Amino acid sequence: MAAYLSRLHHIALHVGNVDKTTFDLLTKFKFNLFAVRRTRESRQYALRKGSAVFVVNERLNRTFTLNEGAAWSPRHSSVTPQTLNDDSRFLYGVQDNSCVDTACNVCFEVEDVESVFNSLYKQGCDFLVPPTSVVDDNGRVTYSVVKSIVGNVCHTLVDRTKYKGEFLPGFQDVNVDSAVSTDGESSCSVCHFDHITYACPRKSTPEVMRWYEKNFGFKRFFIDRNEDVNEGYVIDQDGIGLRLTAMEYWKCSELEVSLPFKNKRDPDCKFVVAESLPYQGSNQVDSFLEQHGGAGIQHVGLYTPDIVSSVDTLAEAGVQFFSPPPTYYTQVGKLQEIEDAGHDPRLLSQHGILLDSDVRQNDSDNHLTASRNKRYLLQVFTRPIFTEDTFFLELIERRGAMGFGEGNIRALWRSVQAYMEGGDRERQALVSGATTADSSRH
Ligand SMILES: O=C(O)C(=O)Cc1ccc(O)cc1
Ligand SMILES: [Fe+2]
Repeated sequence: MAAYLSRLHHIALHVGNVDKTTFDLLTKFKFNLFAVRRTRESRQYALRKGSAVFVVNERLNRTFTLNEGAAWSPRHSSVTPQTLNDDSRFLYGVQDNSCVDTACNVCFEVEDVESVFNSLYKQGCDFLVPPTSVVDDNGRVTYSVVKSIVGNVCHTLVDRTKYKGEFLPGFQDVNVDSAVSTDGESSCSVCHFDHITYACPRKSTPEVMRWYEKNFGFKRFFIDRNEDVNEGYVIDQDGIGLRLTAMEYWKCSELEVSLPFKNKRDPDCKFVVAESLPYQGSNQVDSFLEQHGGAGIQHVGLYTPDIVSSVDTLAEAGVQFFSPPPTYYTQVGKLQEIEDAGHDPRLLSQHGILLDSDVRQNDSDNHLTASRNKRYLLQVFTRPIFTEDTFFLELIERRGAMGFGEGNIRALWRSVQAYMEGGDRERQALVSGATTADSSRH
């Protein structure tokens, strides 16, 4: 039986320099630091924007993981934060052994960790941490960590129903009055995680889909109406060779649905699985796999209700975005499409924002009455945020369109390609003191 997930709780990043990543999320991406855990050897910072929470963990300079060599039986253990061995463990996750910075844990809230653990264990899932309780003055949280089938990705399953604190025991709240936040709160509004995209090796998609379907009850959804049920959404044209397959999770918590910004039609969690097609030259998926050292989270989409002002704020703060190909805004019909959607093409192109309309089946079938309907989405992609060209963020504003625009996916592919090809030159320029600040703008 599939485990019941209440909601996506946070995404954990494991990085070599927690201060640098936290500083970037704080000052450039306008996240707010709200909870901290510092021990002799580990540091964990929780930052949020709307309900999107990142926990940044410093990758420890060691080669063992939490339970390496320690055979554990599926029995309940109980600890207080003070009794944890500072040297070896992160709370609510495990040390990631990747040598590179990585986003590697998608933490879900569940109502009963024990029973989820029991059913997933019976289904053959690998657990890295058995159900474990952590207690402080605000109550008790129980969690367990299951290894996913995707590369280094794990899922922490956490039960907070008996906990009254702000975040999780072991973390200290950063006082609201002195909360470390930066200006731009109102002009960069991110509400929640929209989707998580995995980069995976060729032919691994069906297995990944089956794993999430069987264990968590995720359901396939079609990115495009012409998508083949077995093949996924394939773009194999003009030098692009990409296979995308998407799945979503619908069992919303009442809390999330009651949030004013959350569209009731939004699923709680969406995963996109990306793989490259054979006979590709260098491309964004394979380059991720190479630099990351295997499959993993390639990017996370952050939902914003106002992409133009959000991007404006982030660009001003120093976030670099991928530049769409110069022909994107001049391609036949694009100008009209943008204007029909009520946007200013100059403003969008200035910021590198992509717009894709969702033309309804009936509209496109009936050429006489064909007209653009009002459903569209806007997307913009940041450059990789770690040292390696791996993980990046996306801002997405949905105006009724629930999938991903084909035109936008093509544009993203081309802009990453151009970045990869010009990357060395650009990095060289950076080293020699030149600035690339303008290259992210048009
Ligand atoms: O368009 C999006 O936001 C996606 O998430 C789809 C996607 C996934 C992987 C790629 O390398 C390119 C596009
Ligand atoms: Fe995306």
